Amino acid sequence: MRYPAVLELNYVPGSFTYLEEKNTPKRERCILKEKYNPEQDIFRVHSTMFDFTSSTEITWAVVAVLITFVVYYAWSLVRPKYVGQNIPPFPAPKRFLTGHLHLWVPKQELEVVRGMRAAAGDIFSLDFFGKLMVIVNGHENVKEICTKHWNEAPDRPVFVHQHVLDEVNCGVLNATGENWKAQRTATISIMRDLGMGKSRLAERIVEEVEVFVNKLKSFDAKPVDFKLLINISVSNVICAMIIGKRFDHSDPYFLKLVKQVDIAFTKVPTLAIGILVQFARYLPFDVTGIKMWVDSMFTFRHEFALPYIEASKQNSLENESTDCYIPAYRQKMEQETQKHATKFLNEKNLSASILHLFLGGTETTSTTITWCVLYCLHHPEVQEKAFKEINAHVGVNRFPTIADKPQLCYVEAIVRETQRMSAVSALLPRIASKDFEFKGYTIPKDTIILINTVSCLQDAKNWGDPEKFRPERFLTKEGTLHSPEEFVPFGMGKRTCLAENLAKMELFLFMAALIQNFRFEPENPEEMPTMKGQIQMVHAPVPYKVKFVPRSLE
Ligand code: HEM
Repeated sequence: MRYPAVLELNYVPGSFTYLEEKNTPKRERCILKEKYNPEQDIFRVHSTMFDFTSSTEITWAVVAVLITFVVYYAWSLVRPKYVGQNIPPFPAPKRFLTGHLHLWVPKQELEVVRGMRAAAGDIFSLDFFGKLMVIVNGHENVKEICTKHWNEAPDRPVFVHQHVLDEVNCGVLNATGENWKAQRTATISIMRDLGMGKSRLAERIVEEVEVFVNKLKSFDAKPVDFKLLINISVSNVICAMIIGKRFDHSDPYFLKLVKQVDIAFTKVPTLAIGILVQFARYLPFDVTGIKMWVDSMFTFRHEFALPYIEASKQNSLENESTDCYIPAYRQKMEQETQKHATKFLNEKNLSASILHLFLGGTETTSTTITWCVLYCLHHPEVQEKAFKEINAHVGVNRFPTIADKPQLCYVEAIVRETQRMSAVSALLPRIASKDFEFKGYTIPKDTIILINTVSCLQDAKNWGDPEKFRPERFLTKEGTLHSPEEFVPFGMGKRTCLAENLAKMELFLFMAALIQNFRFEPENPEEMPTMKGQIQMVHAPVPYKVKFVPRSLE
């Protein structure tokens, strides 16, 4: 039973101690509202009394306790755990609960980071719903976090899709600890055996380049957005590596697959949402794009990775050639079993790694090529100089090969300058595995760390005129190639790109063939496409059209 009542108590100001109760014993009272009357020095208490024998009241009491626990638990999840610690400074005041989310979404992350760095210095903090993110800028700091502090922040944080797809600690990109070591060692070893960085794989790339160039010729110099075409071509290079076959450019199955990988990149929610605001996946109507993003990866797994693993399993390993990733990985699984070693190599990791090789190997490469054509479009003199170099050393009657690379230094310098300017993999995420000290600050365990490679690739103190597209900066006086230490498009430390050699080969072969075969011209010379980028999973140019005018017509 409940007895509404008003109690009058004497009250000592400042102490909140009730001296006297006129009506009921204190233990039966639940205070709802209190008001102090200074004139009478009386504290009026509106209270409710419970009869604790009533089952309804017991239910309510239990509900109240449960609600208290839920609220406390929710608060403990979002409450800033860094308070009182010597963390790097905030660049701006944070808002209640959402922290700095309003500064990050939906603006351009790279510009936001640049502005914040100017306000708060090279190492600064951001708060998202009470969770801490520290952004590290400047070559020396980046180098230190990737090498000296490797043990304290070795892994990438868990993205929302890994929970949904049940892929936490799976596949070479997302694995952690010993599992990551096993996946990385196996994948590098297989790729080496397949000829990564060597002529065998280079020949397959040249075959793909040839198909791509002929496809572009078929447009008869009409303006074209070639992003999908280049995606198909570089996806075919990865397919050759993973399943040992390529697909026709018009194959509907393959087109769907390429589209899924494209969605996985272009529809990616901002890093902050993907990592820090994981509850966003429960919001209705897919407001953040997370559901579409996760769906694309699910489709890829079920329509490509799993069926090809199943198909490979139909063959016994003795009969199957291991000249592609899936059977070669299965063979390593078998070796682990025979050695009774810890079973890190398994089908779940294999399926995830297939997706990661596609994710890591397609959009990064194709986006760099779209940037490179865009820069050349804005700099016709660079195109001409490169064409002359190719004409002098290779001619126009055969495609450039990897053996021509030492003679085509200017072409390679264009590729490097593109990678420097475009910073395709701009922000590299890590998570602190323990509390550690970094440059006089405390980085608490579980802090998300964003490594800003743009700050290495484009700092004026390292490059002088970083905003200028100037391939010559990668050439010595003698015309040979050199790379400053700050040139880190593939990352730094133990977690760097595991296919750097393959990527370099692809970029060189595609660009050399494009410059050899075409002059790039704008759709409308009065209105050149913007060189501003947009950050998705990678930093990509805004879609644009270009005319590929065959040099053979000149
Ligand atoms: C222009 C092309 C490419 C660029 C700019 C690029 C850049 C990068 C960067 C910056 C990282 C992360 C480093 C870090 O977190 O510290 C990375 C990791 C990775 N890349 Fe690449 N990459 C390219 C091509 C490729 C290709 C062709 C493949 C596969 C065939 C690939 C597969 C991977 C994988 C699997 C990882 C994760 C490695 C690990 O966590 O151990 N990438 N890449």
